[in-house]
Amino acid sequence: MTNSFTLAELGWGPFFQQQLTLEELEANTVARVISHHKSQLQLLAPLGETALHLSPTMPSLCVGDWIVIDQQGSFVRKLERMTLFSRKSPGSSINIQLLAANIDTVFLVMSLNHDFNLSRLERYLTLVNEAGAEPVVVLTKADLCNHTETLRNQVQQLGPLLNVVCVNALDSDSTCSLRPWCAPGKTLAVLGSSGVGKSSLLNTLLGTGSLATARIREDDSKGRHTTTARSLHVVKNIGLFMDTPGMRELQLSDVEEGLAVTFSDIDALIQTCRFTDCSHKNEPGCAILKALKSGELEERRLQNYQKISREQALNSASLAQRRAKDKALSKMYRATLAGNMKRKT
Ligand SMILES: Nc1nc2c(ncn2[C@@H]2O[C@H](COP(=O)(O)OP(=O)(O)OP(=O)(O)O)[C@@H](O)[C@H]2O)c(=O)[nH]1
Ligand SMILES: [Zn+2]
Repeated sequence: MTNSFTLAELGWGPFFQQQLTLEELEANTVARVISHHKSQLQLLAPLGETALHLSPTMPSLCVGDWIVIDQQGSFVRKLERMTLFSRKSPGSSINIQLLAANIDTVFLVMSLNHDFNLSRLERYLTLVNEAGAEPVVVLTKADLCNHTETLRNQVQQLGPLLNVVCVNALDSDSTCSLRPWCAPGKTLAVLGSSGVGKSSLLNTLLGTGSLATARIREDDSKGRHTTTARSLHVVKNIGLFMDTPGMRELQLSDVEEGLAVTFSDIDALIQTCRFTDCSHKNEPGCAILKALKSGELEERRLQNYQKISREQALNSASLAQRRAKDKALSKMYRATLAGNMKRKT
């Protein structure tokens, strides 16, 4: 091992500390999950890296989790998460898949040229707000754009408190403005479409090669890649970086909270419509129609809100439906099995 880290450098803080009793602290130690393999977790603690074999009695864990382990290195318990990214498992499974825990900040990267799209950004914001992490919108390729301020203002319209930063991802002076979110102990993830400059940004911020070096740990001794799964990397003096392959697809389900935060302006307007079941089409006293007319609310934003709401309702309903169907099916299996057993006796 070439590096050792303090608990604080690994992301430890009061939120986790207060979950432990003094007795627990004396008898045990804590560690952070840095990668998740088929049968084991890789953990990082101030004393170094260890593996923990998964057992069926353990709760579901994911990269970024903090766990308590005893002196023998056995699992004791999982600590409550500060933030959590999860999604419906790919395919038709009814399971919720945990993606990454305890990410503090997500850089939502969008370029100021061809990729610029406010509705897509709202989808990303919904995802990040649902997880409880802090979004920072990073608009790249500022050096190639001659109306940066106009586009920046359009993004700022999505939320007065939203962090919006324009950068040239290839220039370290320019990316300085992102430093406040890259401090030791801060866990960072980067999301955005292909080609927008995510890798360039990380290389500029973290120092060229740091990530490449970190990724080598995922190779076996023969230099073969053993995993392409999500993993957490500590970069000395800079912070923690969550590598998140597979988190790019934007299928939204169970994101009610994220929607409410991202579209809090629309939520607030709906509360003031005269009728509680207002469809915002032609009712008198409709606050949404009034805001559209006055220009306070943009038609595009409303339509995107309605689209994401429909999608989330549909996905969540089908998820609930599948859960119910699965339950009914296993009940039927059990009944059939019990019937067969009876006949045999
Ligand atoms: N001029 C300029 N070029 C940039 C900027 N950011 C990225 N690029 C260039 O855009 C191209 C794509 O950048 P990448 O960093 O590979 O993009 P990415 O988001 O990591 O792409 P994927 O790996 O496909 O997800 C590269 O040629 C970069 O040099 C920027 O701010 N300004
Ligand atoms: Zn209305």
